[in-house]
Amino acid sequence: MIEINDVSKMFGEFAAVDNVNLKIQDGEFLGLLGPNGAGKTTIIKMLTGLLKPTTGTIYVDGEKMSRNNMKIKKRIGVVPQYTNLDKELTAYENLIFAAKLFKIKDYKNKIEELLTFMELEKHKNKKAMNLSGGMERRLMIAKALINDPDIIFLDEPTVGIDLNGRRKIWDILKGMKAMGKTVLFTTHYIEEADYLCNQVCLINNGRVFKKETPEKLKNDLGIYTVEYFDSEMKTNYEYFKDKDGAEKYISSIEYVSYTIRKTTLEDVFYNFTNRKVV
Ligand SMILES: Nc1ncnc2c1ncn2[C@@H]1O[C@H](COP(=O)(O)OP(=O)(O)OP(=O)(O)O)[C@@H](O)[C@H]1O
Repeated sequence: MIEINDVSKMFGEFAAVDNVNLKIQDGEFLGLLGPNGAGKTTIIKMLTGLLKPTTGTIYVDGEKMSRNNMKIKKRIGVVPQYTNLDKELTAYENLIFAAKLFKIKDYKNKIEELLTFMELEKHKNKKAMNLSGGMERRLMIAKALINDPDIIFLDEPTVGIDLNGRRKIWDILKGMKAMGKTVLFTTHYIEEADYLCNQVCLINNGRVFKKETPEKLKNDLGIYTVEYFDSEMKTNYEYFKDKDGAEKYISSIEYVSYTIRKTTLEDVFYNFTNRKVV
């Protein structure tokens, strides 16, 4: 289990992460969802020992996380937001380099297995600089998995990738979930968090203000949303437990236009923060 206890990160006077408390169970598949600047990357950097919390402590199975805690670091795989590949080396060579760093003996089999999992076999002899954005990201994921970690952190694994490429990454993430790994990833794609995660953390202004299953977050707010545009040129949102309630409501008010639709995580986020994720 990962425990984040009263963790804050200050940059000067500014709290990028503000007194976060979180427990992440083994095998959990957790999405950190929040707009740009919410503090997601800073949380990941502290979880992976790259940044030291200003206050508070992070424990992994009771061990305190720190920059030098190799025992924990060997158990985690990290896919950072920006490339960590050697652009001059081929995909295969990048993985050999990573395997040697971890002193993996039977690395050839491991690399073949990862290349198959990432659908990169046909591209293994291409230099990293010649891979598409999606392939590059999949190679970064392969690199993070080289030492078979049981905890994986991914910072915006699908940002800037086209839909087809994102779908491939979703399958890889689902594969990790099926293997029972603990996966924590950041995203500002709402539908991605909704589709993939069994738990979602909503983050705004450095604060985690909810951690729940996507279903419970939406049910608690009301499964149907009435979105209507009023005569003052303003869009309003009201939430209801059933469609009947939504229809009764719309027949009782004045509007210019309206729609009744299923509530999304974006609605949940907006309801709490008055701010959109994207
Ligand atoms: N080294 C730093 N020095 C000063 N401010 C920083 C530093 N790193 C991050 N910040 C600030 O902390 C806040 C949180 O940044 P962070 O990168 O964690 O957000 P994020 O949710 O990951 O956003 P994005 O989706 O844009 O990556 C931002 O306001 C950012 O400008």
